[in-house]
Amino acid sequence: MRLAVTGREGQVAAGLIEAARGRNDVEVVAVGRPVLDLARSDTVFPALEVARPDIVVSAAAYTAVDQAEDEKELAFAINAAGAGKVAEAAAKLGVPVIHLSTDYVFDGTKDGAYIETDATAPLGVYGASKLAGEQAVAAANPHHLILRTAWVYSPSGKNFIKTMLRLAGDRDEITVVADQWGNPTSALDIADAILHAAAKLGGDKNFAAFGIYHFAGNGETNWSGFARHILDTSRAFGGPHAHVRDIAAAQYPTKAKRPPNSRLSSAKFAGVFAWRAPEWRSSAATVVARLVRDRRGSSLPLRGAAKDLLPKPVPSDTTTVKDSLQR
Ligand SMILES: NC(=O)C1=CN([C@@H]2O[C@H](COP(=O)(O)OP(=O)(O)OC[C@H]3O[C@@H](n4cnc5c(N)ncnc54)[C@H](OP(=O)(O)O)[C@@H]3O)[C@@H](O)[C@H]2O)C=CC1
Ligand SMILES: Cc1cn([C@H]2C[C@H](O)[C@@H](COP(=O)(O)OP(=O)(O)O[C@H]3O[C@@H](C)C(=O)[C@@H](O)[C@H]3O)O2)c(=O)[nH]c1=O
Ligand SMILES: [Mg+2]
Repeated sequence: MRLAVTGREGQVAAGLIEAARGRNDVEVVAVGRPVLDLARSDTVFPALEVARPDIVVSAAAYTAVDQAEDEKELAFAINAAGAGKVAEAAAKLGVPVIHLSTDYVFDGTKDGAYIETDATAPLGVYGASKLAGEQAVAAANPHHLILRTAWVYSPSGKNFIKTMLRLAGDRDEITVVADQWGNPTSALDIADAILHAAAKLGGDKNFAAFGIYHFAGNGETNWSGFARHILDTSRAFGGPHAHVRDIAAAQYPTKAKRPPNSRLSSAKFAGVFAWRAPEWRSSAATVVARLVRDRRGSSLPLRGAAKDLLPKPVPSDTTTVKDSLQR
């Protein structure tokens, strides 16, 4: 099975490439700028056609949440029109599209975790452009999975974990908002879920459960709790640490408003695909440990206490650490 993923260096694209490495049943081809430029719609079909995919993964997006407030037209060109073009190209090629979307399509006023049928009401341009993208994808290709995920981090790219490690390198205290709740999600876990869902789509010609799904890290926290876990893990691995002080979002003014609660229920995905994300703390610890080790040089052994924070390896060499977490 061959997957073509849009965006070359994105967190999810890089996660897919890593997840497919060493597997002979799946190949991932990343297609990005300048060959495929979502802001230049005429580039999309030719770039995907030459990749000859069995499934298209639409992961590229304009993801700068605050900057989007000043670049509304560009954000919509990429996230709405561009996403629609990707889905349309997949339809022309006769293949399904797996499109990534976001928790920021919600306004965060719900008490519990959001389910797929809950009303959307984005607070900012980024969320609005992603919502328009969902609609464009659904209109262009009936064979779509729209995966809404959240708070994505990975060993590469820009993300909250890397920001916290950088800030902790030059400060003793970091103030972080404690009144926005969500589900931190590893791009590597998203990649595993996509490969699993893609195998099901590819293997079941009668698959009919196309539509919107939520898929995010298991468990919930707020940005401050996420920061604290990141820095405690970092310290355990000999990396930078800082004290995290809780603040309210009102004390951290940003151009774009963020939802106070964008927790996603991943129950529908678990039911249809028999697949759940690992607990967020364990996936986040894995990524923090990798980043800290990369900074210090990978030859350094892990310290005893730090080893206990990581998911336990399983004895069989044919089973991965992540497999052990699925059980
Ligand atoms: N990051 C997050 O916290 C979350 C992300 N999502 C969604 O998940 C998906 C993947 O996100 P993530 O991997 O974090 O994204 P990243 O921000 O890590 O990467 C974005 C990718 O999009 C590509 N891209 C941007 N503009 C264009 C363009 N005009 N043409 C072609 N490619 C372009 C970038 O290309 P280049 O490599 O050339 O820079 C990059 O590869 C996105 O759809 C995002 O909206 C959902 C929830 C949370
Ligand atoms: C850096 C920093 C951020 N914050 C706050 C600001 C904000 O409310 C929250 C998160 O900030 P960030 O800008 O890192 O995250 P943000 O860009 O809002 O992340 C979002 O990205 C898009 C692409 C998505 O789809 C979302 O799911 C979500 O992951 O943390 C602090 O309180 N202190 C800090 O030092
Ligand atoms: Mg950001």
